[in-house]
Amino acid sequence: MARSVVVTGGAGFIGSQICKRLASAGIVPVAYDTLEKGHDWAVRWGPLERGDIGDGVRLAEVLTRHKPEAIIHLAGYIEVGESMRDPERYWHNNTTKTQTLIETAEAHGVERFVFSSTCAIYGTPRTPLLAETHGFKPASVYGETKLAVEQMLRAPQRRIRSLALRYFNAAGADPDGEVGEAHDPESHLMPLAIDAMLGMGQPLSVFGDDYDTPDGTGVRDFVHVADLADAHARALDYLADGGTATALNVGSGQGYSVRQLIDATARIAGRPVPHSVGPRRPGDVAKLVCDTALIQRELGWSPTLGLEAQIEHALRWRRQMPRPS
Ligand SMILES: NC(=O)c1ccc[n+]([C@@H]2O[C@H](COP(=O)([O-])OP(=O)(O)OC[C@H]3O[C@@H](n4cnc5c(N)ncnc54)[C@H](O)[C@@H]3O)[C@@H](O)[C@H]2O)c1
Ligand SMILES: O=c1ccn([C@@H]2O[C@H](COP(=O)(O)OP(=O)(O)O[C@H]3O[C@H](CO)[C@H](O)[C@H](O)[C@H]3O)[C@@H](O)[C@H]2O)c(=O)[nH]1
Repeated sequence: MARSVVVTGGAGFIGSQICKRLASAGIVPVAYDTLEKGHDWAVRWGPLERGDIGDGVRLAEVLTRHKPEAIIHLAGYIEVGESMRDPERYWHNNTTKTQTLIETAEAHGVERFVFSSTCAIYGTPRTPLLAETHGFKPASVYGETKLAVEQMLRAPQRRIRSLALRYFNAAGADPDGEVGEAHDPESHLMPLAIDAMLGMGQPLSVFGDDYDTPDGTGVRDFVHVADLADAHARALDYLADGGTATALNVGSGQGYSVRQLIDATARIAGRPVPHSVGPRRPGDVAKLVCDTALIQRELGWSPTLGLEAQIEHALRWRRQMPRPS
């Protein structure tokens, strides 16, 4: 039987890129997704199994049919701002339903589990770069829901072996232009800046310019979605080879401010990004930049595509991506 891996959230931005990466390694990626936020057109490299991670019966059916060697779990809600306005939805979808997924996976003998965690679990950094050993004090409900899942996975009774990948800000699009970010509504900085520049969206609102950063706007660490996908392929091998780390950061190690991103987008596209400064967004922190030493050591992973390639790929994608009419 062919090797297979279930990718929850496999019809989403990052999940679809992971499916492509797994297929290139000869693994059948089974996308398990409600399609509430994802798209059937993004499932191109393996079967789509429509279902909710909170539905144990449907999950059991899919695990019995495909007998995956591992699960990569991305399904969830992803917006920091929304999690502050509607915390219960986030706790339910991201944490409660993940418990069903983990228990069903264990009951079906799945041995390995890679979880999409986030640098949002650290809270306000006490050091310039965030290492895995930094303490946890999430500034948002979104971050809290992810931290709770990490703790669930590390509980002593767990049989499944897991690795949490704490992504910084996923950016860019498939370098071949086959899939990319298509959230509706979009909330992320890079696609919103590009849409504003293309005249396909509202002028960008900069969420605060009074942070304690060099230009006053928030600083983030952008990691190309194809590099991120590659980290997951390595994580599967790492777990299969007996790797013992339980959580690794995935970022570039470089911080860029909102203003720097606006300027870089305008420079690359040759057109200005219409924008204005608005209030801070609840749940945001000033600066999140990754210490990449541990993932380099454990997975031999380092980023290959920087900010310029991220903007170029995202720009090409947003010019031609399917949009609701
Ligand atoms: N985008 C980032 O910068 C970033 C950073 C850190 C962590 N993450 C995490 O990575 C994961 C994927 O993010 P993304 O940007 O690809 O988001 P996305 O919204 O594009 O993909 C998430 C997918 O999960 C599906 N989904 C949601 N709830 C589900 C459920 N209960 N059952 C089945 N499917 C469900 C959605 O339909 C969607 O296709 C998320 O867990 C997110 O928290 C993302
Ligand atoms: O219209 C906007 C959107 C964003 N920003 C700013 O741009 C930066 C990045 O914001 P995003 O919404 O693009 O990304 P977040 O850092 O809030 O969150 C993303 O990365 C996190 C990790 O940092 C998460 O895990 C989360 O899932 C993912 O959405 C922040 O300073 C934010 O305030 C704006 O100024 N205007």
